[in-house]
Amino acid sequence: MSSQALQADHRTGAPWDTGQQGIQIRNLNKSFGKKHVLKDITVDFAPNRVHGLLGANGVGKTTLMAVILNHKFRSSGEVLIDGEDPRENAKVLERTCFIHEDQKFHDDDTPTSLLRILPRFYPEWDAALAERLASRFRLPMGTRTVKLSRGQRSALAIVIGLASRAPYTFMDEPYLGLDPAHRSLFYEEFAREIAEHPRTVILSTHLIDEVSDLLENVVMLEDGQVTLNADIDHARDSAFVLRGLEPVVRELVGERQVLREHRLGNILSVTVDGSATDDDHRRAAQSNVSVEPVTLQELVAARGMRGMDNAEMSL
Ligand SMILES: Nc1ncnc2c1ncn2[C@@H]1O[C@H](COP(=O)(O)OP(=O)(O)OP(=O)(O)O)[C@@H](O)[C@H]1O
Repeated sequence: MSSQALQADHRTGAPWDTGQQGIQIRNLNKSFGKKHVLKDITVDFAPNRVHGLLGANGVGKTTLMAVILNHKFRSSGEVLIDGEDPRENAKVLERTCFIHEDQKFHDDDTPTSLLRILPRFYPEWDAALAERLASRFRLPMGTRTVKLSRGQRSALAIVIGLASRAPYTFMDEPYLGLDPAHRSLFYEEFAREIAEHPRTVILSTHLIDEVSDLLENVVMLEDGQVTLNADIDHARDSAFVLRGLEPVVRELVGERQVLREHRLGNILSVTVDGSATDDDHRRAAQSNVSVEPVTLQELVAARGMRGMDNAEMSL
C-alpha cells in the first residue's frame, strides 16, 4: 500500500484504507440501439485523486459513470475497480457511491430516514459528518423527499456522497438547483473531506471554472472518446490563446491545429492546440500579439466544439 493511500482516520487513529488501485478501463463500448455512445474507451482513473470528467452535453459522461458501476450494461470491454470486475461484485460495489444529477429518492423517505438506513450500505459511513452537513445545508430533516426543492434534493445527495466516505465516489453534476452560496458550501466541505480522507472521485461538471480548484486530474470526452487524461496543470498547458491583428496571428499559428477562433473588430483570438514555445513568445512579443493561457472552461469549450456533430454545446 502506498503511503499516499494510507491516511490516519481522525476519529480512531486507525489507518484509513482508501481506494488503492484505481479504475482501469479497456476498449469499453456502449451503444443504445444504433447509437454508439462510448467508442472503444481505454483510460485509467488513478487512485486517490479527484478527476473532473468534462465534455459537452450528450457526449457520454453519465453513461461512462453508469457503465463503470454496471448501472448500465456495457456492450463490450473491460472495467476493473481495485483490480476486480464490478459486475455483481458486492465487495467492490460497497466501496462505491454514485450520486446523480437530479437524484431520485423514494417519495416516502425523509432525510432522517435515509441517514438512518444508508450506513447499512456504506461500510465507511460517518454519521457525525452526515448530521453536520445536513445541518450546514439546513435540510428539513422530517420532510418527505418528494416535497424537497430541487436544490434541497441535491444537498441531500451531496450529504450522502460525502458521508458515505466511499473510496470510489462518483458525482454527476451534483449541484443542480443549488444556489451560489450552497455551491460554495459544497466546494468548501468537499475540499475539507478530500484533504482529510482522500478517495478516488469522478466528478462530472459544466461549472468548470467554479470547481477547477478542486480537480487534480482532467479526463475529457469528445465524441465518445477520451481525448485528454492529464494532470490539471498539464491540461491547462495543452492549449493557448494568441490574440492580435489577424494577419500576424495567422502567421504565428502557422500549420498548427486551431481549436477555436473569434473576432472582435479587427482583433482575432485563436485557441491553438499544444503548448506555446519560447519561439512563440518571442515572435508574439515582436508582433504585438499576446500569448495567453486558456482557462479549463475555455479549453473544454474549444475542444468540445469539435464534437458538435454528436453533441450539443452548453458551455
Ligand atoms: N437509456 C438511453 N437510451 C438511449 N440513448 C441514451 C440513453 N441514455 C443516454 N443516451 C444517449 O447517450 C448519449 C450520452 O448521454 P449522457 O447522458 O451520457 O451524456 P452526458 O455527457 O452525461 O450529457 P450531459 O452533460 O447533458 O449530462 C446521449 O446522446 C443520450 O441521448
